[in-house]
Amino acid sequence: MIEFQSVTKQYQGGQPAVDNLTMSIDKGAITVLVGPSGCGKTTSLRMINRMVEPSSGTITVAGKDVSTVPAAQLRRSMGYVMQSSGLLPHRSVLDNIATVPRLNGVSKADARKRAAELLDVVGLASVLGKRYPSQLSGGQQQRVGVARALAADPPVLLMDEPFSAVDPVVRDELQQELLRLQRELAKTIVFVTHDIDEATVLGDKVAVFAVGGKLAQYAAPEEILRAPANDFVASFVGRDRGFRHLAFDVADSLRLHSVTMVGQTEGQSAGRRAGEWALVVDDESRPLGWSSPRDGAGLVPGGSLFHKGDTLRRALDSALSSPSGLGVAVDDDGRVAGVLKAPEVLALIEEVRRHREDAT
Ligand SMILES: Nc1ncnc2c1ncn2[C@@H]1O[C@H](COP(=O)(O)OP(=O)(O)OP(=O)(O)O)[C@@H](O)[C@H]1O
Repeated sequence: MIEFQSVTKQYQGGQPAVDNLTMSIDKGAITVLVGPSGCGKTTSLRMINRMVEPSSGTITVAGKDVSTVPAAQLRRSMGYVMQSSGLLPHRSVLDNIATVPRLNGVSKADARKRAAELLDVVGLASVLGKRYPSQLSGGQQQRVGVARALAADPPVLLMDEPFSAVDPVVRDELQQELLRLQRELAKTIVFVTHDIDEATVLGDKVAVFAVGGKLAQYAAPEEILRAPANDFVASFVGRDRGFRHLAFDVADSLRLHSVTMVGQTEGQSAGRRAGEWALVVDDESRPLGWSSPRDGAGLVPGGSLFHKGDTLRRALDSALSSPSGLGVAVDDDGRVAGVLKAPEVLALIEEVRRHREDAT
């Protein structure tokens, strides 16, 4: 869909920012460009819509050399989302989203109607449409930025560190929201980040850039974590890469155990064995926290929750982050389905590893 053929960019008087880049970006997939600061990710992204012109080489989109398309037209045909949402401060949220359709000649009424639909698509309440960007939170502004990029229904979305200015919880939400949107919209998305975790969560394929604008590895995220192409990639993906890799294996075959549950007011329930942690639940059996065997009355905050279909990484995290050492599994309604134990998660990890070894 998007092809870089021997593309080099050298800004005046500098080393190449992008050095002889050849890569092919798949249609309808998320391709993440990741690497340390200054390695040419943004420059590569911006050459796609001609915000930056290559010094040499060719970029084609759907077979067409972008240098033959007028820059303004090209930019309107691709959504662009950046780190600071880039919204126009003196225009309402709806008018910000309607900007590109208006430039493309869509009537004001139609553009606003579509903008209102898009607010819903990105998970924002319709009342926010009348506000100005400064009256929104950072996460809401980024959602508006995504809505604006989608407004002209472009086949290509370019996203430059769009979630890096928001806190980790909102960031996680925005990532999940983008994956959900992408399942429906199947755009060709090129996404820049310096965060390897974000890259592995979002990318169908990940391109790791090294300083000097060289492509160090281009592969599916599992492969980059499992088999880094060289020392640079290995050090960039970090010491936690074994742990991150667990995010690619589903933990459905784990056995869930029963656990003693107590209501919030019961504290030290009868029937609870001495020295045993008990899970404190609400009236609907949703977990609230743990009751310690030492001072049974207090509520100890719980760890992360494990849902059916979650990965080994989440399974292990739920057990390791739990004060009782027992990971809490919940069903689709958030009710306790049972608990899991770290040694059993580790045993399953080992089993998956052996299975993979046998298969290769
Ligand atoms: N307009 C410019 N003029 C001169 N040099 C530039 C310009 N833009 C970028 N560079 C240089 O090109 C190199 C690559 O920059 P680029 O912004 O593409 O990197 P990046 O990987 O996106 O970095 P970051 O993660 O810090 O945003 C850097 O050395 C940068 O200083």
